[in-house]
Amino acid sequence: MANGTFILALDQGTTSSRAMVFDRDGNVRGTAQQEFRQHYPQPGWVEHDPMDIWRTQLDTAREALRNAGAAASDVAGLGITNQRETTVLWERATGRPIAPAIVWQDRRGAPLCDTLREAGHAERIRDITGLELDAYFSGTKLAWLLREVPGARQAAERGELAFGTIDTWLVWQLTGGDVHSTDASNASRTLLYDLATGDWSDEMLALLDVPRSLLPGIAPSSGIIGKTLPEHFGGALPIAGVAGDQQAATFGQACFEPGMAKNTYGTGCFMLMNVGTTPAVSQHRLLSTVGWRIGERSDYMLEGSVFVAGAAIQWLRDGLGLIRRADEVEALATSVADTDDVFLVPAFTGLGAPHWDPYARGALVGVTRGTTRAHVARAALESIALQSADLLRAMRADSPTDLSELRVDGGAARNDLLMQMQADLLGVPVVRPRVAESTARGAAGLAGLALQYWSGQDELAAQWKVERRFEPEWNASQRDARLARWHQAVALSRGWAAGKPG
Ligand SMILES: Nc1ncnc2c1ncn2[C@@H]1O[C@H](COP(=O)(O)OP(=O)(O)O)[C@@H](O)[C@H]1O
Ligand SMILES: O=P(O)(O)OC[C@H](O)CO
Repeated sequence: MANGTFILALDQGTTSSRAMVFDRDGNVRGTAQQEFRQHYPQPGWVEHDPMDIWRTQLDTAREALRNAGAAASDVAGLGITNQRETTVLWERATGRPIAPAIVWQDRRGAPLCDTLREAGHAERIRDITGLELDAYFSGTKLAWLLREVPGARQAAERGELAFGTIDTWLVWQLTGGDVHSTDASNASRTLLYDLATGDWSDEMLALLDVPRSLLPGIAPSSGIIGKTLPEHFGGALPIAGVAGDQQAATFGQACFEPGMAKNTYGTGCFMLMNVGTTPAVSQHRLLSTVGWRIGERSDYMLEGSVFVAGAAIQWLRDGLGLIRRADEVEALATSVADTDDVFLVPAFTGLGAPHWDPYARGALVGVTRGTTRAHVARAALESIALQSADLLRAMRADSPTDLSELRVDGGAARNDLLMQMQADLLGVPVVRPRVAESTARGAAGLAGLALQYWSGQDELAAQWKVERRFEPEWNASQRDARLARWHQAVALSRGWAAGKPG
């Protein structure tokens, strides 16, 4: 059994860096969180300063340890989980980024996607990578950096640069440039990874014109890949687990068997279903992705990504001024019995799965003289559940195993009304766990297994406890009628920015 009383989890998210200290029973013993700046230099562009990411992550890790009253010698090791797809390119010699990080939400890779699509590559790309040809993933962001940053291509050809997603960037910094490594779950989001071979795809590298010398090695998600420099935490800590945040949340929710699924309700919604040890082929435009690799074994997932979920509630607050705090939406939405046939389609940045329509835009339909702010608030909340219901329908159609419940987490999963709406629209119980921090819990779990701090996945599954279960109260015809009406509203939002129906 590992030395040390605690496991440290680093959770590097889109808007904040978080750190959490877990004990052997899976309880949280110390936490810290810091937001950092978002940069929007042009419409459709989203950037982070990689040094902000590193500094806030290091600060929060130290603060969480202090809050737990833990010294480095009390910590068995650490796990990392991260916002996925976000792309960093830096100099190997100095560790200096050569450009801002291009964030997953950034659309600047779209023209390259269009060119590849017009050249007929979309299907082949889906076959190799399991992904849609979309600017969301790292590949076209990296291609953009190599093309647009002066000197980048030449430096890359000389082997002087390193590419990484945020996990790789943090590992590089934590180890003082000693380790250049990613894990299979993060690699599977780059558009450069071959799901069938479990390695970088030469065909994709050629298609996107990316030199192989830029790429990190691909390690299992659970395993010791290096040690932190002693000065970071007052002692060298083994880095023993790495996974993308949505995969880590699925692990933290103990979705270890095929057919088990979780949905995270944050800024967006990310629903992942375990499909077992063979990648699924989606017929409904879901993503096929690595969940985690432990030893030689990879578990694969089907994923549906919705870009605007909790962000619709932020829009009620910041854009419309209907509420002052996100949690006020529940009381306001509960003050009416239904939306009075009003629907909000929050396609503010286009639509993700299963539509993948970058030209869709938000639509508020069914408004009458009787519509109040409460109806709009309720419609916004319901839009989160409706989009998730579309994902689950697609998953059920794609997957041979049906699911018996949906496990939930993320900031908006605290909303009881939303969770009841979700159960009603799915016809499946919605289950909220006691430890809400599934993402950090997953990173800690992956690290703790490698360190033999925990005995196995069974022990982690036994630690997972239900806080509340929401049972469906609607019958199938109520569900179908509501979804049919919603699809009418979605159709109105399609293709809007392109000036034509989608
Ligand atoms: N009670 C609530 N009801 C609905 N949405 C909420 C509630 N509390 C927070 N949210 C939404 O949840 C999101 C924050 O959740 P979080 O998991 O921290 O997101 P992220 O990790 O994407 O930053 C915000 O978009 C916020 O509007
Ligand atoms: O940082 P989050 O929690 O919004 O997650 C972002 C996802 O990893 C993007 O794919």
